[in-house]
Amino acid sequence: MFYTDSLLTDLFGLLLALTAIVITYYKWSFAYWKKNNVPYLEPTIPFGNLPSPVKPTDTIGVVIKKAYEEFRRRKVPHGGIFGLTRPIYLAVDLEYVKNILTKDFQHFVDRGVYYNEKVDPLSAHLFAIGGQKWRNLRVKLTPTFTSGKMKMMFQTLLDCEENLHEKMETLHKSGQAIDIKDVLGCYTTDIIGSCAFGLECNTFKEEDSPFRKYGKKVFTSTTFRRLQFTITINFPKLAQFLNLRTVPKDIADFFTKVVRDNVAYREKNNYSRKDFMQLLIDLKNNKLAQEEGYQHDGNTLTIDEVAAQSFIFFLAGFETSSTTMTWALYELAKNQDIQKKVRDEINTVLAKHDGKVTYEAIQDMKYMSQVLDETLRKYPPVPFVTRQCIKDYKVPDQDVIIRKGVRVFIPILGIHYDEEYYPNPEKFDPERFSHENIQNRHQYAHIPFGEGPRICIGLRFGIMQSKVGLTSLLRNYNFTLNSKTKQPMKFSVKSFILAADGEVWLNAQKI
Ligand code: HEM
Repeated sequence: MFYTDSLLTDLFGLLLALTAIVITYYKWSFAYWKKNNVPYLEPTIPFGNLPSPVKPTDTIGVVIKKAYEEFRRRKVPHGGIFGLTRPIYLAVDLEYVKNILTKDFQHFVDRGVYYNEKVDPLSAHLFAIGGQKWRNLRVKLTPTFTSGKMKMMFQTLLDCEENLHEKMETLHKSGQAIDIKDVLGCYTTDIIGSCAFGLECNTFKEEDSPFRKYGKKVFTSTTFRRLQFTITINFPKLAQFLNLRTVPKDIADFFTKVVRDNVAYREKNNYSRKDFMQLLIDLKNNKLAQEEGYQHDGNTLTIDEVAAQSFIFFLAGFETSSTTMTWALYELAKNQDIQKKVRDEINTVLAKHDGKVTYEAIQDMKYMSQVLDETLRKYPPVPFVTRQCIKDYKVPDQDVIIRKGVRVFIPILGIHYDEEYYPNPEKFDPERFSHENIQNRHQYAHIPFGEGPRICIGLRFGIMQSKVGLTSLLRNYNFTLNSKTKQPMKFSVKSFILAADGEVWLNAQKI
């Protein structure tokens, strides 16, 4: 049916009407924070306050940091922003951060990450799921990460360290600059491949090892994946309806097969190994609960759940730690005095432990812990964490209710660069993490692993593998910055985590 004599005019009219509807909807949505008495940043159509998924100019972590800084400038304890049309609450005051992550956690149990168990079972892992389901799984998985279990896996870690050592020898002999990000990516892939999947990945020797290939792919954000992410995060119901996946099919098929084959092999041959995979198999067969003597819901893990947890351990476990070590070495290369101090500590501690890298020796390296804390302050691999409000929450001392369904962002990167907590924040200074300085600061001013009941479950493992890697490298080599490294270093807009843009090239001089 035509309204005028011309189809073109009709189409134009229709387009105009649709545009008017969309703009009205945006305007109505953008009034949300004003109506709810929360100071907010002026959003723009179409992406609100978040970067465009098509051509981002900044990483989302930096955009959230800038929003935090603007609210701090306005001296307000919290603020509102928008992702497309959806309101996002930003906690600014550290007491508010503490309330959301810990004290009033029962209102914010979910992370609001999309997953679709039906089409994509691998996506239903600990990081994504929420509610009671998350609580049950967290209780089951917590014993997997105790210091006793870390100690048990230490030898597996040392075995992988040998490959790192060999690779460094070869690279050093070639006399060329070292792409340290790549070397450490292989090192942590080997470790987590071994601990989470029970396999020797050999990424140093096999350049196109599937673990390295898929590991890299999963963290590379293409325009398509950013668009898909925008849809899943903003329209989860539509994403469910469209059966959208979050894990690309080739990656999912590979990891699922690896787990199924591995579990079948171990069960058939009654073979057991000291790794995460074994702990998950024991959970599946209800053995771990009996041994640990703890209570859970009585349900064991299914094989799909075992696969999903192995997958998240792999994802969360390798890139975060390799990036942390890369940034640490980048800073140490620029700050030779600090590098020397870490090396002196390594030598002193190892001398006390018969020259051996043991679990206890690693725990004794206190200054290295400070270096890692300062690295994670300046470069938190996860620059902000999210929560989703699951029941209406009244913000203390404010006439503000955070409604059920609203997403909450905790701006880690912004907090870590706040001059009030860290004067001269660009300066790399491990002394900020001396015992005394930590005592004088708000506990939530340093949260690279998140906080509260949903804090990173792999924290101990991440620190342990980073310390072993740094020990191996720094006791044998002195690192300086190679001129091929871009300066000043920028954050990559193509990575899902806070990584360096381009390679970090270092010169390694044998000690
Ligand atoms: C330097 C290393 C690491 C950093 C900086 C890091 C950071 C984080 C952060 C910020 C979160 C979100 C916490 C929150 O929302 O409050 C998280 C969650 C998580 N991390 Fe890590 N992580 C690291 C290493 C690891 C390792 C090695 C593993 C496993 C082997 C791991 C497994 C997980 C899992 C499963 C979650 C979800 C926990 C839950 O929702 O219950 N992470 N991590």
